[in-house]
Amino acid sequence: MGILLTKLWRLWSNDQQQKIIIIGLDNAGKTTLLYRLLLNQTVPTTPTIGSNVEEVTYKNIKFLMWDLGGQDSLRTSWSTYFVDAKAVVMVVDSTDKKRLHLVKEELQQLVQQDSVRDASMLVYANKQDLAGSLSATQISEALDLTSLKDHPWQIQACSAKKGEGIHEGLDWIVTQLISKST
Ligand SMILES: Nc1nc2c(ncn2[C@@H]2O[C@H](COP(=O)(O)OP(=O)(O)OP(=O)(O)O)[C@@H](O)[C@H]2O)c(=O)[nH]1
Ligand SMILES: [Mg+2]
Repeated sequence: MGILLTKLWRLWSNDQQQKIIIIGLDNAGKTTLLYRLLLNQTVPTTPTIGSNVEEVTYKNIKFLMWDLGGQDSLRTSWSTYFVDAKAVVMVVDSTDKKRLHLVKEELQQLVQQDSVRDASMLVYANKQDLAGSLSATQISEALDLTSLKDHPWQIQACSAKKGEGIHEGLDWIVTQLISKST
């Protein structure tokens, strides 16, 4: 068997869940994204206080997905969830231009955390279905993603509401898991 297939097979036959943390400012669309992945539908949401956690199976890999509340007062507790995370997913409301500097600050704090040293970073430029949303390239520039040297990162345009672009982001995480598995 080729080495890639061997690694994929190990991931498939691994009963251990792959932990993913979903963060981002309040109203970014994290909970919408989680339930889009789990149920393939748009669910009505209310602001998350604490977290939602669900097992999502994608391409035969079991992911344990933690969706954390994004309100200001809840962000300080994000780091308590990071241990053993294989990937951190940052969801950005691409229409929320005024708060992109806050997202950048959160991202800069995040990458300094020791507990996410080995985690891959996926940024979803969400709400692409809305008029006036910034493109993935514009979000990437605003967040200065190219300065992230110590983590593999990727930005993906998506609409959690419409279910567009979501799987492309997860595919990148799967590729990361395959390349890191031994
Ligand atoms: N148009 C549009 N609306 C979206 C999209 N994703 C989420 N929303 C809406 O944005 C609002 C907030 O979504 P949530 O998923 O609750 O946001 P959250 O990031 O979980 O917010 P907190 O739990 O407060 O951190 C809801 O009204 C969603 O329907 C999207 O892709 N497009
Ligand atoms: Mg939420």
